[in-house]
Amino acid sequence: MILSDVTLREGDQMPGRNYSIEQKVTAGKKLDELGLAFIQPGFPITGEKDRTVIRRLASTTDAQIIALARAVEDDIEAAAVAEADVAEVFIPISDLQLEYSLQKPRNEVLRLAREAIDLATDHGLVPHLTLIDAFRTEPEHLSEVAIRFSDVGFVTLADTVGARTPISVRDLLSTLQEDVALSKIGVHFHDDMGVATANALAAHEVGVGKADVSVASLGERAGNSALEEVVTSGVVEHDVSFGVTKDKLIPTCRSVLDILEETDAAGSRKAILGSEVTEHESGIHTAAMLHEPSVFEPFNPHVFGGRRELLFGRGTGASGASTLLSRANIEPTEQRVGRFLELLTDKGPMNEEEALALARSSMEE
Ligand SMILES: CC(=O)SCCNC(=O)CCNC(=O)[C@H](O)C(C)(C)COP(=O)(O)OP(=O)(O)OC[C@H]1O[C@@H](n2cnc3c(N)ncnc32)[C@H](O)[C@@H]1OP(=O)(O)O
Ligand SMILES: O=C(O)CCC(=O)C(=O)O
Repeated sequence: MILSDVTLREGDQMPGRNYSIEQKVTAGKKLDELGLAFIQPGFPITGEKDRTVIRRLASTTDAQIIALARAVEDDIEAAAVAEADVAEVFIPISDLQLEYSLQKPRNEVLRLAREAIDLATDHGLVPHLTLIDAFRTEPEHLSEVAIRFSDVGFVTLADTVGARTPISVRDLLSTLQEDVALSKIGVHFHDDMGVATANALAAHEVGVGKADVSVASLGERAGNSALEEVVTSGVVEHDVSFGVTKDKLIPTCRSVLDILEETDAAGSRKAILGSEVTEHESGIHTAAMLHEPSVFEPFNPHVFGGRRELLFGRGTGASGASTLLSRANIEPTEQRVGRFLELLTDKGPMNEEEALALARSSMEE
C-alpha cells in the first residue's frame, strides 16, 4: 500500500481555516521529504490560492501532486491550469448522496465522471476517481464502477462520514475482491468514530493499493486516518512503512503542524506525536526501563525520529533509585536509597541525567 497525504486539502476545509499559499507550499515541501507517493494540496476550482500552491509544488516535489475536481469541465480545466500531476475526480455514489448532493441518477453521474476523466487524460493529467460515501453503497455498484473505470490510476472508496469499523471494511473489500484487483483500489477514511487508522490498516491487510492519510488526522469533522499512526502501526505490525522515511516521521509531522499553526491537533496526549506520550514516571515502569526500555513501550520512538524520556520523582520506587545510585557509582545502601527517594520526591520529576547529578551531589560525602 502507498500513501496519499490529504492534510493540506482536508485541513484547509475545516471550519475557520484559510491556510496561506506560503503555509501550504512550505508544508507540502516538508511532507515531500517523507517520501509519500502522492500529496493532495488542494481543489483548484476553489480559487487562485490552490492553483498557485499546486503549480509550485508540482514543479518541485518528488511526490505526484493531486488536484481535487468534481466531474465538471471547469474543475478539470482548473486542475490542468494548475499543472497538477493527477486529477482526483470525485463523484457521489450512495443513494443518499446521489439524491441530496447531486440530484442525479447514478448512470448520469457515471457518464459525467467518464467525460471528466477523458478530459483530464486529454490534458495529460493522470486520472484517479474517488467514490463519495462508497462504504454506505451496495457492493455491486462499487464493483461495476471499479470495472468500468479500470483505466484510471486508482478508484478510491471514501468512508465520507466515518461510519465504518475494521470488520465491515474488511467484509466490503473482501466482497469486491471477487470482481476487482484491490491493488488498484484506494481508501479514504474519516475518523468520526475514532477508527480511521484501524480502518486503513484493515484495508492494507486485505491488499488495497493506496490509503489517504493526514498529519494528526487534520481534516473534515474528526479528520482522517492519521499519517503518523498508519506508518507507525505498519512498521510495528507488518514491518512496512508504506514508502515513508521512518526516522523523519515525528519531526516532519510536528513541523507541518507548526507551519499550519495547528499544534493543538497533536497537543500533549495524541498517540505518536503528543509531547508526553513517550514520557514515563511510574516507578515500576522506569525501574524496568532503565534496563530494557521495550518492557513498557510498543516501539522505540527514536526509530521514528522521536525520543523517550524516563522521569524520576514522586513515582520512583526503591528499585529504580537503587539502579540510579549504582549508575552514579554510589553504593546503594538501604539508607542511601531511602534518602535518595525522599530527595527525588522533593525535587522531581527530573530526567535520568538530572537524577544522576542529584545522586552525585547529595550522596557523596
Ligand atoms: C467530500 C468532500 O469533502 S468534497 C470537497 C468539499 N470541498 C469544498 O466544498 C471546498 C469549498 N467549496 C467551494 O469553494 C465551492 O462549493 C465550489 C467552488 C467547489 C463550488 O461552488 P459553486 O459553483 O458555487 O457550487 P455550490 O457549492 O453551490 O454547489 C456545488 C455544485 O457542484 C455540484 N457537484 C457537487 N459535487 C459534484 C461532483 N462530484 N461532480 C459534479 N458536480 C458536483 C452540485 O450539484 C452543485 O451543482 P449546482 O450548482 O448545479 O447546484
Ligand atoms: O479525496 C477525495 O477524493 C475527496 C473525498 C473526500 O474527502 C471524502 O469523501 O471524504
